[in-house]
Amino acid sequence: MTDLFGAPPSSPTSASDAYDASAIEVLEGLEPVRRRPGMYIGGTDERALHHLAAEVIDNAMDEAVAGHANRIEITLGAGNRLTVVDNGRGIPVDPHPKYPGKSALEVILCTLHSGGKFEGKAYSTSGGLHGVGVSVVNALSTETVIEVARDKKLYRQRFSRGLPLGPLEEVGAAPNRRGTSVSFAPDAEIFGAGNDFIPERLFRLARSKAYLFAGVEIRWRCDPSLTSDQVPEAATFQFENGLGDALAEQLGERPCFTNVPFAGAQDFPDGQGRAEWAVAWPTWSEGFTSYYCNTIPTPDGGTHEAGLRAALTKGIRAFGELVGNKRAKDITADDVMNGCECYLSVFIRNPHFQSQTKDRLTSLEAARFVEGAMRDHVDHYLADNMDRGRALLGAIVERMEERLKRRAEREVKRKTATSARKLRLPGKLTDCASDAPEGTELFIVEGDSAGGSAKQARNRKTQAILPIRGKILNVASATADKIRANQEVADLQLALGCGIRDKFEETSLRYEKVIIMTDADVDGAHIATLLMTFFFQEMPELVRRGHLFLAQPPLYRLTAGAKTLYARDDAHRAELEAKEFKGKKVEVSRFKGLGEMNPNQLKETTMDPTSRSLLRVTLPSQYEDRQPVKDLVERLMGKNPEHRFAFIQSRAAAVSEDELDA
Ligand SMILES: Nc1ncnc2c1ncn2[C@@H]1O[C@H](COP(=O)(O)OP(=O)(O)OP(=O)(O)O)[C@@H](O)[C@H]1O
Repeated sequence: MTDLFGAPPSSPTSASDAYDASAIEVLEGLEPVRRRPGMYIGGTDERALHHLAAEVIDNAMDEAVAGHANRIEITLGAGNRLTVVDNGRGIPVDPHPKYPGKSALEVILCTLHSGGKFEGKAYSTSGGLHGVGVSVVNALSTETVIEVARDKKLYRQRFSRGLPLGPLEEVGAAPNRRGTSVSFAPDAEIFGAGNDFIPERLFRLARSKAYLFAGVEIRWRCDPSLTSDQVPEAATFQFENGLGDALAEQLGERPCFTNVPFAGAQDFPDGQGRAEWAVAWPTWSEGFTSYYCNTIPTPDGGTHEAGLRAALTKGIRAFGELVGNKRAKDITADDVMNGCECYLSVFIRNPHFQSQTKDRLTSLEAARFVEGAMRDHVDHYLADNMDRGRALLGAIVERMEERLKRRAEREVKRKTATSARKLRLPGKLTDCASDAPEGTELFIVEGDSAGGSAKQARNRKTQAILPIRGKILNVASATADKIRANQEVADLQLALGCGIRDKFEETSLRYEKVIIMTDADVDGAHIATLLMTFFFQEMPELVRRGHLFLAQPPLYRLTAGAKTLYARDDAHRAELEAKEFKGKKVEVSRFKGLGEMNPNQLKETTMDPTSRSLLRVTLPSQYEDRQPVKDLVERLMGKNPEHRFAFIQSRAAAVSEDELDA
């Protein structure tokens, strides 16, 4: 009888290959957070680090929104330590009925999924819902100190990397105080040395919380060594008009199509929550939207955003009908929202988000609630003052007409694309045959020899090749004149067809994907960096809308017998040798460059969409998050070499000798 499962492909060669119960791990307590932080805070980068701050501040805000606190103090101290103090009820300190010998505080800090926000009894519309936030902060900090003032007593407990350093202690009297203080120092083992809190970012976060809830005063304190032009040592925020104040500050002196912004607030029926909004249409704007749910920023929008878009669009169309404007019925939500600047904040029970980082709201009812709450207000806003309504309608109809005109032009262009293209394209470009941009790709390759291989390896219908010579200009440290005069930069712009900076038009982009394909070595990485700097500075929208990619060519070919595999780098090579070839003798060849690969290899490993892998280059989508990226590009690529030198010095310890040799 044959064995149903077949013979094993090869027998285990060492004890470490044994796959039995001993190979199955169960992570206890907060260990999973330390082993896989990405699952809880979306990574270990700068953004993830700041997420820790948000978790703790959000807990204090939840106390305020629930009506138990009206003051929050946020202190950024030396040594990368953040302390958040509120005057709320204080984290409960009594013994937890389910965990004998442990206080509720210790359970909250050391157990995932413990909290008071599941049932909606202690909090109604809270930002917290999973009961993991502060325990994750605790797990990922070298030291966490919690102080609670409750029932006229002060309690304290210290933790390190998720474990208590001692029991909860009563440390004194607190006759005139109540609330919670959470002080923590993120663990550099997890987040990397030098990945410190950015004072500007926390300062902006602190201020935004005050806008979001008029009933709270936020106090900011900062160690003198961390202050700057934008970050004072101390500040206090309280905004009576909430989002209206945020919008007014953002608009500054800029004129708008209507002199009074559209701001308001409305409760949802049956105590289901509430929406607050502030919207304006400046005569010049890049557009700005900021959406929140239970004071948590949701940079990717979601259902509350859909409700606002629907209310505004339907309201404006209805006003158009009222004043007899026949064009108004064709207005789309994008016509209304492009160029508008808006804040929307909703408070709802039991919100659903896409993930623990809460970037997008997915609660279906939010769309209906928000649209219902705003719709009457939109109608009144437009009809109470007909001049105002007409001014806004006029501006939106104009935008709509521009959109329709562009679409008509594009249709004409596409019909004549082949003839028109030939005239305007750079000589070095080997274009693809497809007329429409959908599904097409431009490979930017380094040097003519790689260009030659790529031309043979490509799919002629959808893949175009633009070889560039050597290192392109570093646009971050060049003058505008020098950029204009540079041939490689000019060729790139011509091939893409979409214009630069504020002339950028996504609809004119001639390819769906723009793929940087350079050698898998230091020079290749340098060229890729220069190109990414170019896109970041001259066409940030191309990056933000997800069109820019990095190809992943292999560095090694590994062969044993009939089996051939490709490795990206040394670590990948070691992994393949151990796992796939299991100690067999492997013949290794190192590709010196893409030009060395034969076209079939290049196709299979790097260009063919069915077998390759690509990395998408991304940029933060939210307004507040752009500055750190700009700062980093400036530091690494900008005019001032001292910044680069300081950066290299600060990271020198992280570089291995192998890398220095390369
Ligand atoms: N500043 C505070 N004041 C009072 N109670 C607090 C405070 N911070 C935390 N808590 C209590 O600790 C619980 C756990 O907090 P944690 O941050 O772990 O999760 P959460 O806020 O419930 O949910 P999420 O994981 O979605 O943030 C909260 O539900 C609340 O009961």
